Amino acid sequence: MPCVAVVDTTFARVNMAEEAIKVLKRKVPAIKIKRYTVPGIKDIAVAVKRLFDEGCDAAITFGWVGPTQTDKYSYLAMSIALQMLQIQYGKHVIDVTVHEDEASGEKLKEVAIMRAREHALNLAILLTKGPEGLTPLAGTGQRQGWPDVGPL
Ligand SMILES: Cc1nc2c(=O)[nH]c(=O)nc-2n(C[C@H](O)[C@H](O)[C@H](O)CO)c1C
Repeated sequence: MPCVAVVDTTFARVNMAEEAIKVLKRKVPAIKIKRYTVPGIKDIAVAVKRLFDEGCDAAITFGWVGPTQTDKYSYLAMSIALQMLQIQYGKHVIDVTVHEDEASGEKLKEVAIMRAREHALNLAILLTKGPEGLTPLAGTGQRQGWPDVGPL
């Protein structure tokens, strides 16, 4: 039974993890979810580490980056920490992040929900089909939250 760490924040303005969990449970019925909610993106990495140490096989994280330069530096710090964790543990951390300046209002909410669902599906495929599970989609210009751009 695969265990997935789901880490999200109270800073976010959309409950993305809830959407992702529905997809994960539908696609991988035997899945075990360990959810951990932290204040903000710079608190995400340690939550992932703790859940990996408790035996989770992969993680999916939901960050929300504010519009200022300081917010973007916070994202960079989180992103580097998540890359280090992936390498250290040899486990996927699917980083689902919404940047508040991507859109606004209802459109931003739609981007967040679609990104959460589509990356949850990516993770479900990696968990159930392994490294070549996404290969049929290689080079097809997939985008999460926005329309796919297609191959060249
Ligand atoms: C500047 C800043 N920007 C963000 C952000 O864009 N998104 C977010 O989720 N959290 C932000 N935070 C809060 C930090 O990530 C963290 O929660 C606090 O510094 C407490 O450790 C901070 C401090």
